[in-house]
Amino acid sequence: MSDGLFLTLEGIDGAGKSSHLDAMEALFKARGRTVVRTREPGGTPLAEILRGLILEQPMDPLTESLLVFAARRDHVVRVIEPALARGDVVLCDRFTDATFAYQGAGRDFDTQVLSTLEQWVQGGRGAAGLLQPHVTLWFDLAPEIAAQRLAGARLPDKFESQPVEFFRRVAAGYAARAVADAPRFVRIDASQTRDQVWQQVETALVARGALAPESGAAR
Ligand SMILES: Nc1ncnc2c1ncn2[C@@H]1O[C@H](COP(=O)(O)OP(=O)(O)OP(=O)(O)O)[C@@H](O)[C@H]1O
Ligand SMILES: Cc1cn([C@H]2C[C@H](O)[C@@H](COP(=O)(O)O)O2)c(=O)[nH]c1=O
Repeated sequence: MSDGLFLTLEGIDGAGKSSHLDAMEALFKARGRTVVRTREPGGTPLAEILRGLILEQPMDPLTESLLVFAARRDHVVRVIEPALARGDVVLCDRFTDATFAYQGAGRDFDTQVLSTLEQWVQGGRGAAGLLQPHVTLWFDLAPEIAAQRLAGARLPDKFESQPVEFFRRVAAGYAARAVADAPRFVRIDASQTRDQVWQQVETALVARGALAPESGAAR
C-alpha cells in the first residue's frame, strides 16, 4: 500500500478554508511531496459540470444528494484513488462530511440514505473499507461572522444565498460529524486572524504526523 495522504478541509461557506490552500500546498511541496489540489463538488470535467448544476439549479434534496455523490464517484475513481496509490498528497476542499452537513443537517435529508450512498461511492475496496480522509480540518465559525465575511466578497450561489438558520443547522451537522469521528477531525477556531488560523493549521498537521516525509497521517 502507498503512503498517500488524503486531507480535507470543511466548514460552512465563508469559514476561511480556501484562504489557506496555497500555503498548505507549499508546505507539502517543500517536503518533496507531490500535491493534488482538488475540490468537491468537482475535481474532474464531469464533476465540474455537475457542480454547476448543484450550485445553481433548484432541486429537491434527494436529487441534490444523488448529484453530489455522482460527482464524488467520478472524482474518487479518476483522481483521488489514483493519486493516493501514487503516494501523493490529496488536498481536497470539501468531501463527504459536507454532504452530511449540507444535505443531511442543512436540508434535513435522511442520513441513512446518505450513508448508503457513501458505502456505494467510497466502498468496494475489500479489507481497506470505506475511503475516508486521513485528516479533516474543520474550520468552525459562527454563521453570522461567516456571512459578514462573505458580504460583498462575491456573487452568492444557491447555498451562500441561504438564511443564517440554514448555516446554523449545517454547522451543527459538522459538529456532529466531528464527534462521531473524533480521531479524524481537527477543529480549527476560524474566528481568529488569518495568521492565527494558519498557525492552528500548521500545528494540526504536525501533530497528526501529516508533515513527516513520505508518510500517511497517523490515525
Ligand atoms: N481569519 C480571517 N479573518 C477575516 N477574514 C477572513 C479570514 N479568513 C478568510 N477571510 C475572508 O473571508 C472570506 C471567505 O474566505 P474563504 O473564501 O477562504 O472561505 P471558504 O471557507 O473557502 O468559503 P467557501 O466555502 O464559501 O468557498 C474571504 O473574503 C476571505 O478573504
Ligand atoms: C461537497 C459538497 C458541497 N456542498 C456545497 C457547499 C458549498 O456551499 C458548495 C461548494 O462551494 P465552495 O465555494 O467550493 O465551498 O457546495 C454541498 O451542499 N454538499 C456537498 O457534498
